[in-house]
Amino acid sequence: MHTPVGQTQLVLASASPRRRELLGQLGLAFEVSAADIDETPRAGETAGAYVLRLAQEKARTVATRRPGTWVLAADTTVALEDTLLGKPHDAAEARRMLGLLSGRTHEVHTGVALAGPGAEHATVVRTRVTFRSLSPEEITWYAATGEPLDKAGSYAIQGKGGFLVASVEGSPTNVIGLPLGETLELLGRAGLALPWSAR
Ligand SMILES: Cc1cn([C@H]2C[C@H](O)[C@@H](COP(=O)(O)OP(=O)(O)OP(=O)(O)O)O2)c(=O)[nH]c1=O
Repeated sequence: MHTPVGQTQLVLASASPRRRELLGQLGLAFEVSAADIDETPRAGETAGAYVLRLAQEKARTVATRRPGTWVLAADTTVALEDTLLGKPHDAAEARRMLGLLSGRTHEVHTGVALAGPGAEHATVVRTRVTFRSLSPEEITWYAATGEPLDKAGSYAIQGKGGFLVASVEGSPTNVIGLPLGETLELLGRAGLALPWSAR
């Protein structure tokens, strides 16, 4: 049986304006309540295990505050082989990450978790992104725009950083922080009405 999202209450556990915008594009009713958790990776943790753990922790943290609702959370990280690239602390770290990514293919991993009354659903989505070979001037200019600072891997494919990217294999919305197709699948598994079935 499907329950319309507007009646059940869906909560997005995120401070990310990108996630809010992506979920909002689907026309679903939801509230936002951010979870503040420790995002330190564990020794030897793979990118997939890391983003899944963080997405689940964010969803569970908010679910305890909001019993009776479904809570959606996500976490995104960039993996260059075994190296995880999170958000840079400053422009110098952004330049270093962009230099590592230049001319190579990396994977963007997003964990998505949906915690609700007596049940939990989760998935990890991977997108392969290949960067152009970047000149030092391009890297310095882009890092100084400030755009990399709150982005995993120091770039935003949806913004000025689009010029860095040569090709994308997989879900584009996954790179921006919320893979829409897979998120809809989780909402469907939870029995929540999808946009085309809601009245
Ligand atoms: C690679 C890439 C990342 N990003 C963003 C998506 C995520 O918001 C961010 C990774 O940080 P996250 O820690 O996944 O999320 P967040 O701290 O922004 O938000 P919250 O935990 O409250 O949900 O990087 C882009 O917007 N574009 C890109 O091309």
